[in-house]
Amino acid sequence: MERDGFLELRGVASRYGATQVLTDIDLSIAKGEFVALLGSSGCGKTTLLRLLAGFIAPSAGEVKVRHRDVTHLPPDKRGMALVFQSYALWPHMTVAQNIGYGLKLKGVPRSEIAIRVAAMQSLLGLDGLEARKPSALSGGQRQRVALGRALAIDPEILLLDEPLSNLDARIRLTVRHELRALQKRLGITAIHVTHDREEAMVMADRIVILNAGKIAQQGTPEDVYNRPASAFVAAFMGAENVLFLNGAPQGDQFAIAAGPANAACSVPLLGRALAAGPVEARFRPEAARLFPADDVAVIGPGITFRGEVAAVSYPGGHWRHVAKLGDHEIMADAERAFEPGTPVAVFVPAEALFLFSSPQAASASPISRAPSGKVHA
Ligand SMILES: Nc1ncnc2c1ncn2[C@@H]1O[C@H](COP(=O)(O)OP(=O)(O)OP(=O)(O)O)[C@@H](O)[C@H]1O
Repeated sequence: MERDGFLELRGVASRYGATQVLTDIDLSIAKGEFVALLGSSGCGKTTLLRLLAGFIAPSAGEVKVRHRDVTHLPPDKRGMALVFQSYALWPHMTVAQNIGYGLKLKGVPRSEIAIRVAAMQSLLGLDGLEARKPSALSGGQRQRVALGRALAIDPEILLLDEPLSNLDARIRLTVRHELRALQKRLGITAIHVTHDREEAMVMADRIVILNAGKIAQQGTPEDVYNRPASAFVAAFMGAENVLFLNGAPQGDQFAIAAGPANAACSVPLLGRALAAGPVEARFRPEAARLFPADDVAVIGPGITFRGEVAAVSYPGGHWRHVAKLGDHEIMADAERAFEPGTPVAVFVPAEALFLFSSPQAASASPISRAPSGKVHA
């Protein structure tokens, strides 16, 4: 795999009129890599994809493929194919005509189109459907026709704009794996826009998380899930429980001060740049362990909060509890149900406790207070 220099974006910015949509996008994508662009609605994912495809020009920066500047090349000269969320199939054309459409535009001879279309149909499991119109296909089949049309022109780079979002949940799971397997088999470079975290996690080699038009973090699925670089990324990756604590670095540890719901404790710093003072602490409900208040099992480093169950529900597989810790509510899962009102301890292991020094932490009301400004280790 060419590690870098295959598809490069340098200092890319984009705006619609006075609205800045993308700022300072630097990305280097290797040949054969599957990159997911992940972010919430309106963060600029589609704009970035359209810019790569050549449908819009950046207001600053450059796009290069194999060191060649393609920033101002038209879409059909970039060796890229785009698959839309809506599939954008021609309703009056058959499956075969839709798949062959791009080849026909390129002036490829009919006999060659027929061979290529047949190859795409069998690659995508569409044999026998060539004479059907899109209206006589299932959502999953339509999606595959759209993919076939994109792949038929033999692009070096496949751009996918939420192509699975119109599929029902079960088919989506299958198509995710089919698409990923196909991309690997063809060795094609893919950039996949999605707002679905799990989809990005299971499909991509690398996830690029966008927040308000900027790259918030990029890394392997494991990196962004287990080592979020900011409170935003932690929250976006499911660490929705938030508490504000006080503490200070001490050697290779971060000493957390005692507060109304927790005793003083220490967690490894793990190279994190944390300043003394308030920190935003985030963790996932499934990472926390709930115990009866008088029967806490502390397994390794971490923090234990004391509180009481406010509500319990069963989403499947485990019981989800809302626990009240002082003035704050968090969610924590357990294998058994604790009745509302039960005093409980919530243990969060150190590796699942994401800490950030942030302006919000400084202005929020902390659950953990150093009584005399002093931090207890
Ligand atoms: N043609 C346009 N003119 C003006 N503003 C636009 C235009 N297209 C998009 N925008 C704005 O640019 C921002 C980014 O839009 P974009 O479609 O890239 O977001 P997105 O992350 O793909 O969102 P979604 O997940 O909802 O599709 C949004 O605030 C949107 O309203």
